[in-house]
Amino acid sequence: MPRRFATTIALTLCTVAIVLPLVAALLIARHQSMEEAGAQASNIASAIIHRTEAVGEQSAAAYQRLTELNPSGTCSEAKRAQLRRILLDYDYVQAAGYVSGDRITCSAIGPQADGLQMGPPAYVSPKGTRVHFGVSIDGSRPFVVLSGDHYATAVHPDNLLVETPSVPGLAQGVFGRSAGKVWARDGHFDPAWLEQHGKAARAIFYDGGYLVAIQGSERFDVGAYAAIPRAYLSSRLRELALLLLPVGLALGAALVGAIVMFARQRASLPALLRAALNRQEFVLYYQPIVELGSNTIAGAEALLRWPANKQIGMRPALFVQAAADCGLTARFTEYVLARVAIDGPRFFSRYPGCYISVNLAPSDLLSGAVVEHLQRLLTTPGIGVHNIVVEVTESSFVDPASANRTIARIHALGIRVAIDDFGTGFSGLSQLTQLRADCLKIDKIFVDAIGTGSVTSEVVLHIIAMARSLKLTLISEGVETHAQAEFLRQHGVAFAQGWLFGKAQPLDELLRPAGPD
Ligand SMILES: Nc1nc2c(ncn2[C@@H]2O[C@@H]3COP(=O)(O)O[C@H]4[C@@H](O)[C@H](n5cnc6c(=O)[nH]c(N)nc65)O[C@@H]4COP(=O)(O)O[C@H]3[C@H]2O)c(=O)[nH]1
Repeated sequence: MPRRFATTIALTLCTVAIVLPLVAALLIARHQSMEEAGAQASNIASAIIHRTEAVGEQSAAAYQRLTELNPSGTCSEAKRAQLRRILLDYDYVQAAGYVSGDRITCSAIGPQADGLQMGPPAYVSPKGTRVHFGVSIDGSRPFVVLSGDHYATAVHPDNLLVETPSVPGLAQGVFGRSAGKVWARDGHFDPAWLEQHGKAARAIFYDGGYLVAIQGSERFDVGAYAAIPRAYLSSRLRELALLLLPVGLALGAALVGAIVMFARQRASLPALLRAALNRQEFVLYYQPIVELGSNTIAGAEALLRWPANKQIGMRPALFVQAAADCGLTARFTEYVLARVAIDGPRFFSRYPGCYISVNLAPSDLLSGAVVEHLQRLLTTPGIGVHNIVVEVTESSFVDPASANRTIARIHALGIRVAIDDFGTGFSGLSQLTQLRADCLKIDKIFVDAIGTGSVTSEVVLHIIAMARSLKLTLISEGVETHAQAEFLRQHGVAFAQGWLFGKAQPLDELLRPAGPD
């Protein structure tokens, strides 16, 4: 990867790593503040409804007591004393009196000279209770009066509301649900709240700079609203953001640290790989390849491992690619073949007639230098031409002429060539006919699809048919289940490797005699 491109990617990732946690912190703070405010508004609306129901119950009880009195006669002191006694029992009922027509003629406070005008009721309940608003009994505060044919009780609207010092600017109110009229309110009110949500049993919505919760009573035809102003929401958002932003910043800093560390390691990767090669830190693991018919080992694929590479933890595909990116492939291939020269004689004395397959990179086929290293490998006592297979990927054939030239030289040594990862690159099946290979390895993605009924699962049958017509030996990769192995066996695939038979392992493990199952 070019240096400038890598730097751009690292810088972009750092920006994202800083911005993303901060944005996430702000979004979480916003969500949290809305959730909290919604719960708070709902609780307040519920508290108002509880209070209103308590007031309603007391009014009804006081009214019931009034009906036990005789409404006829003058407004005597004895009558007023009876009214006062009743009021003493009910905290939320402020006045009680006798009614004639639309007037209160006698109340606990005193005789109403020519009767106190209640005005027309704003609302009449289904049971016939009339509700009058703004009635001034003692010449001061307007009351809500509930009247029947002979009696009336009065409560002050403030009794219906609750004290909420913890939410500055809170607006609250009680309203008749059928009539849509507000009985008592404090602070801002928008009639649209009731028009749109007044009949709902519960609602929470944001409107006109307020987060509004509506709660209906299950016992009376009333509802309550509590509206929390935007200013309060913003201050809570600020508080939460101040708590969460440092966490976001810390997370962002940690991510940037990790990216910088990773980028540094990547930047120094060529030097690291060279040093590791010089120190011979790379080892070969061997993954068994079995003959499906007899279930016996037919060979093993040599796969590079870098055990000392704990701090970067790079997988083989990555460091092999990194080595290719910094032009170290030829040295790696030479290294692998030198290792096979050491391991091979032990392997073949344990598994005579078997083979070791070695991965070649595309550039190996282009340069052709690998042919000399293979030639040298064949001079090792105990290693014959039939003991070595080289695996080349289809991406090696971007320049088919050069690739085929090198393959022809490898063939001339007597070494077989297998095409690896077939079907994962860009070449079509037709191109396969032009490659002079002996074996074809079916990639794991096609093996994974076996038995899934997917479109890919069909491809494996085409690959098998085509390989057969081209007389290529088939080796299946990535076999993990008995069902896959059985399917491949039934369709004539001769060889397979995969975790079902064994993972890539150190040579010593592969040479260890098999214990009892
Ligand atoms: N999930 C699963 N995986 C399975 C199973 N059976 C095998 N594998 C893994 O599949 C990969 C097969 O190797 P590859 O296709 O040649 O792909 C290789 C090859 O392209 C490259 N590589 C490894 N060693 C060398 C080498 O010495 N030279 C070159 N040029 N490339 C190498 O690195 C790639 C990855 O190697 P590994 O990580 O060793 O991963 C190996 C192997 O461990 C299975 O049943 N399930």
